[in-house]
Amino acid sequence: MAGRVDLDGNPIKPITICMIGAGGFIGSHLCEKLMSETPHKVLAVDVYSDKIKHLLEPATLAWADRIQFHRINIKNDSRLEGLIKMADLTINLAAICTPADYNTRPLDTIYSNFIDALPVVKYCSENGKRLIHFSTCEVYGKTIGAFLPKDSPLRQDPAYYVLKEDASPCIFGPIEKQRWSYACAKQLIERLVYAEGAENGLEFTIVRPFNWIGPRMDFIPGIDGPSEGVPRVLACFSNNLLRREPLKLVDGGESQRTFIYIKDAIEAVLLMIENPARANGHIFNVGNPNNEVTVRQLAEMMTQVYSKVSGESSIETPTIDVSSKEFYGEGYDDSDKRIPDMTIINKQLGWNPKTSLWDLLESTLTYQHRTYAEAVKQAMSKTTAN
Ligand SMILES: NC(=O)c1ccc[n+]([C@@H]2O[C@H](COP(=O)([O-])OP(=O)(O)OC[C@H]3O[C@@H](n4cnc5c(N)ncnc54)[C@H](O)[C@@H]3O)[C@@H](O)[C@H]2O)c1
Ligand SMILES: O=c1ccn([C@@H]2O[C@H](COP(=O)(O)OP(=O)(O)O[C@H]3OC[C@](O)(CO)[C@H]3O)[C@@H](O)[C@H]2O)c(=O)[nH]1
Repeated sequence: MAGRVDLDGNPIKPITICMIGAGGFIGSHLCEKLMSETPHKVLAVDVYSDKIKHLLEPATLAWADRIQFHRINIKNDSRLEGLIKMADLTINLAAICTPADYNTRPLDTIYSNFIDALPVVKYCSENGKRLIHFSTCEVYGKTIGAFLPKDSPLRQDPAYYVLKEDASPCIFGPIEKQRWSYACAKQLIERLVYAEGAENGLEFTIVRPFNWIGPRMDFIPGIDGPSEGVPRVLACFSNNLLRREPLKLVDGGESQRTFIYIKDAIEAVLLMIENPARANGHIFNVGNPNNEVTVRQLAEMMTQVYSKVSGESSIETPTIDVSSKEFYGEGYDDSDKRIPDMTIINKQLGWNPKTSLWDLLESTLTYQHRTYAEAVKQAMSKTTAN
């Protein structure tokens, strides 16, 4: 750890980071990275700590004096401002961010992504503290190309679908499509953070993650989460594979996504943390434009990879189609395609993603199989016995 320098060759001084939402998927990987590779301290704020338990116990761990867990719900806890004041930098990851909630719990979604983030921005601004705020690629909504006729040659032109931080519009569906409650709340908090920077000098960085995936993402329904819960696609498909049931393709699985390995994305966040002069005032897409697939292709690839890592043959009917209304309920809508433009992050931080989709699925599904296969088998045999 000694002799670490930033991108401009300056020595990196140890800092204290107030990380809100540290117990979630991204937070757990960021805490791991900060503990194992840097001298920084983390004040980890969350309502849950299961995903960072291995970093908090036992007290003999090498970094024990550099991480503290604070079980705090930021909706209603006066300790938050004190923690932000104690830190040099605040990273806000806290959010409801599973699509199944956006149309079924729109009020909770809007409160979580906008109202609950307001005090965090205010405390950082008033106390002269730097903020890295986690937004989403969903703020782009649908692509311009989605509105062109299906056979238009313009659909092949990147100008109509590549998403650029400083140029692309944010295109959401009508209000009755409550899917967009999340994207809209995230967009408004981005605008507020940006305005605090412009009017009050807040030092900020906004991160727009493009489908980061890997171990510890969400939950497996009925095992470490509610039986009726609907997590994001990686966990939905993992659950189907573990149970040897068909993977459900919503509305034909035609939507396209670019998936990035969590460990590649965390490298980008560390560069932002340690290079404030290059990161402040910027909005960064963080994704892997080379890993684009349709959801159907993702399902096919996950089926092949799972077969390889588990040693189990795939089932006869590996996928089934399901309507979005049946799967998510009324008010669901979807982003058609998400390819991040990488110009800004490349220029400012010299960062590029490395891991192919096949490789990231291989390591992630190895983890899923090792972590859950036995528990799923036991849960299924109990259900059959009853
Ligand atoms: N994972 C991705 O690909 C992705 C994509 C786009 C945006 N994001 C954004 O990144 C951030 C982190 O996402 P994630 O995938 O790690 O999600 P996650 O759900 O795993 O983590 C969020 C964490 O915030 C905590 N939290 C929520 N409300 C809280 C509150 N009121 N008080 C204290 N803690 C609270 C949750 O308990 C959870 O541990 C979110 O803001 C999300 O919108 C993630
Ligand atoms: O069983 C399933 C589950 C999902 N789908 C479809 O897969 C696409 C991706 O779904 P998911 O990863 O759950 O979420 P989104 O990419 O739509 O949205 C996320 O993007 C970033 C973030 O902000 C936070 O992670 C969140 O909003 C989608 O088309 C589903 O319909 C499926 O076919 N089968």
